[in-house]
Order: sequence, then C-alpha cells, then structure tokens
Amino acid sequence: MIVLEDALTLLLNHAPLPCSTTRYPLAECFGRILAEDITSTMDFPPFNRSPLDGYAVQLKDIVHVSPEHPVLLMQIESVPAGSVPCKIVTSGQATRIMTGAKIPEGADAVVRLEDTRLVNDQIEILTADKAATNICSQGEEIRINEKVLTTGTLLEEGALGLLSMLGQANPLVFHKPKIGILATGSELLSPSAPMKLGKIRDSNSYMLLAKTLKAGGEPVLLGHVEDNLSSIITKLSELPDLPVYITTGGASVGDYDLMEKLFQELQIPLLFKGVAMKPGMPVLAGVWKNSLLIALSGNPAAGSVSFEMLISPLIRKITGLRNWNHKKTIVKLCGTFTKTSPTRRFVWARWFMKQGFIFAEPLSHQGNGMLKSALEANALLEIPAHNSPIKDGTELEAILLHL
Ligand SMILES: Nc1nc2c(c(=O)[nH]1)N[C@H]1C(S)=C(S)[C@@H](COP(=O)(O)OP(=O)(O)OC[C@H]3O[C@@H](n4cnc5c(N)ncnc54)[C@H](O)[C@@H]3O)O[C@H]1N2
Ligand code: MOO
Repeated sequence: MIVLEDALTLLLNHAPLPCSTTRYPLAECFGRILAEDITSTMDFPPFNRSPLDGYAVQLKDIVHVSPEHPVLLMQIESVPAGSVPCKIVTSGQATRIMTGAKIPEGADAVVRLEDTRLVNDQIEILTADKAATNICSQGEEIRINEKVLTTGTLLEEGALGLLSMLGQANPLVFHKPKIGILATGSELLSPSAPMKLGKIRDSNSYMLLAKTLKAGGEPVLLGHVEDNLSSIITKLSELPDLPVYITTGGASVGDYDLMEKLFQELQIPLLFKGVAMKPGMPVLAGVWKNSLLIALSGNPAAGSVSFEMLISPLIRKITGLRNWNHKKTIVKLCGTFTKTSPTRRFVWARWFMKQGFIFAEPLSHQGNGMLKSALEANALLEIPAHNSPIKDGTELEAILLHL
C-alpha cells in the first residue's frame, strides 16, 4: 500500500510526454493547450486612441474652462473608429472623434460629448474634467516583442481573445492525449442492452469518459470484457496504441478479481498496488509497452475517487497543461462528521459561501449510491485518518470540482 501523493508522483514520473502538436483554427482551440510562446509583433493599442465619443483638442485651450467660463472651438473634421484623421489639431480647433478612433496629431486631450454643446457652428467646451487622461496610449496594454502567452496555457475565453488580437489565427496546440477506458466484469451490460438478472449496466465507462474530457483528454471507449484472464489478454492485445489505458473492475481480492494476475501474466512490473485512501484503495499501475496501464476499482464510488486524485492530474500533465495540479482549498465543515477510520477518506460534498467563508457539506448517500451523490457534488472533501468526530466549522482541505 502506498501513500496517495507517492502514487501520484510515480505516475507523473512515468507519464508519457505531451502529444505531438498541430495548428488549429482559433475557433476550434477552446479547451486546448497552447504549444508555443506567443510574442506580440505590435503594440496594443496599436495607436493612441480615444476611449470615448467626444472632441480631441489641445489641453492648453481648455485647462481653465468651467460651465461659467466655457471656450468655443472650431470643428475641423470628424473621425469614426476605423478611420484615420487627416488634419492636425491646432489651438482653437477640435476634431470630433468616436470611441476607438485614432487621436489626431496636435491633440493631447479628449472632452466627452456630454461636456460640450453645439453653439451655432462652434463647439462649446463646458469642462476639462479628466480630458488629459481620456487617451489610451499606444502599447499601454501590450508592448511590441512582449511575451503575452506561454506554452502550457489552457485556451479559454481570455486567451482566445488575446490570440485573435495578436493575429494568431492558427495557434500551435498539443493534440489531446487518447485515454483508453476498458471496463472488466462478467456482470456488465452496455447501456443499450436489455436488463438481465444478475447483471448491471456499465456506468464506469461513461463516468470516466466524462472525467477524461474534463481533464482535457480524448477518451477512447474500449467496451467491456468478462472476468476471464484470457479474454482480458485477448482484448488488450487488440487495443489500439494509446499512451494510457484505464481499466475498471477486478482490482480487489475476490476470486474473479484478475487484475493482479493480469499484471503478472503480462510481466508488467507494478509501480504500486493499493493506495492508502478510502474509497479508491484498490489501484494497480504499471508501464506496459511504453504505455501506462492503471487498473481502478470497479466500485463506481472507489473508481471515481481514484480517478479524480490520480488520473485527472496525470491526464492534465500529458495534455501539456502548465498547472496540472489539483485546485485545493481550505473549507469549513458544515455539520459534524462522525465516521472514523484509520485511513484518510475522501467524501463527495457540496461547497457554498456563507459569511465570507467556503463551507462544504458532505453529501449523504455516498458509497454505493455514489453516482447519485456525484450528480450533486461540487467538491471532494478530505477527512484525515484517525479523526475523532470532526466538529462543525472545522477547517479541512477540499478539491473544488466546479466553480
Ligand atoms: N474481501 C474483501 N472484499 C472486498 C474488499 C476487501 O478489502 N476485502 N474491498 C472492497 C472494496 S473497498 C472495494 S472498492 C471493492 C473493489 O472491488 P474491485 O475493484 O475488484 O471491483 P469489482 O469487484 O469488479 O466491482 C466492485 C463493484 O462495482 C460494480 N462494478 C464493476 N464494474 C462496474 C462498471 N463498469 N459499472 C458499474 N458498476 C461496476 C460491481 O458490480 C461490484 O458491485 O471490493 C470490495 N471487496
Ligand atoms: O477501497 Mo473501497 O475503494 O473503500 O471503496
């Protein structure tokens, strides 16, 4: 039996390198991982521009204005966003300018439209309030040659907007790692099969498919196979070449729990067998033909916790993501937790904010009812080993699954 953190380190140390790279159109890049550093080839904004609709003027003409002592200026042109001003603003003149348009030469202030009035043909300036700061300077957000995005960045809305701004229509991204998911168990039926006595439908494959997608991998469902060593070996020999294979079922000590025998039969040296946590203790891992083979428990409650704690960070690392680690946080326990155990435990919980603190309430119906609690859970709460009953409000570590 191995400590969870050591098991994860072993898996990460044997993780395949991130996949090959390719260029994708920007619109197809959401959720992918950037495989190159992006340096700006231009300043942004690319020119001094107006942050509002108003008049570009010379500051010295308006510094002393007030509604009681306005000044009159002559409009020389009007510049919409996207156009280039042609005329230089000199003393006594104003260029009507729209938000986003280039500031004309000669102007060093912009008065907003609401602070002006049209008087005959002239523009009356009623206040100079903030006029000098009403200019967005060239390069104030991004300088030319500045590194804006780095390899390993998850491409979400901010990154996609920046890439577009920088003219990166086809950024280089990592291919998603393919993760094989094979369910073992003679009791298993596919979701479309008619029900039979003694059988259950395979829910693990679909649960782990979803978890794989969330971690940034590409799940490859390999179906299910009965608890028979030669059937499992035949099935494995037919599988496509993938960097990681996850199996569920047969990881414990029962007569038909064949995973340990499988590792022996295929002469796969074990990285570890059994992880000191509950649920999710039965896990075996090894390197098989340059791929990681990880056998999880068939118990949905156990398999999903093992996946969350061990496989999700592993997949995130193989995607090329820079920050692949769990997002752990300290929460306050809502209610008391009375179940004690010599092993550290992870329980599905629901976090919420109250009086400025994050609280987490363990869900009832854990264990075999895990799938129902998974529906409601948004956190995995860690209960330390050998705890005496834990009091309401005690600080505990949790992984927040959905924000
Ligand atoms: N004598 C002992 N028995 C058990 C122990 C133990 O220490 N000594 N550990 C228990 C614990 S804890 C767990 S967890 C399970 C682990 O069992 P396995 O990993 O070998 O998994 P299976 O026996 O194949 O299945 C367990 C359970 O889950 C159902 N199952 C299996 N596959 C699926 C699937 N794809 N979709 C939905 N449900 C699935 C299966 O029918 C069983 O009910 O062992 C305990 N026993
Ligand atoms: O290890 Mo079992 O995984 O406690 O549920």
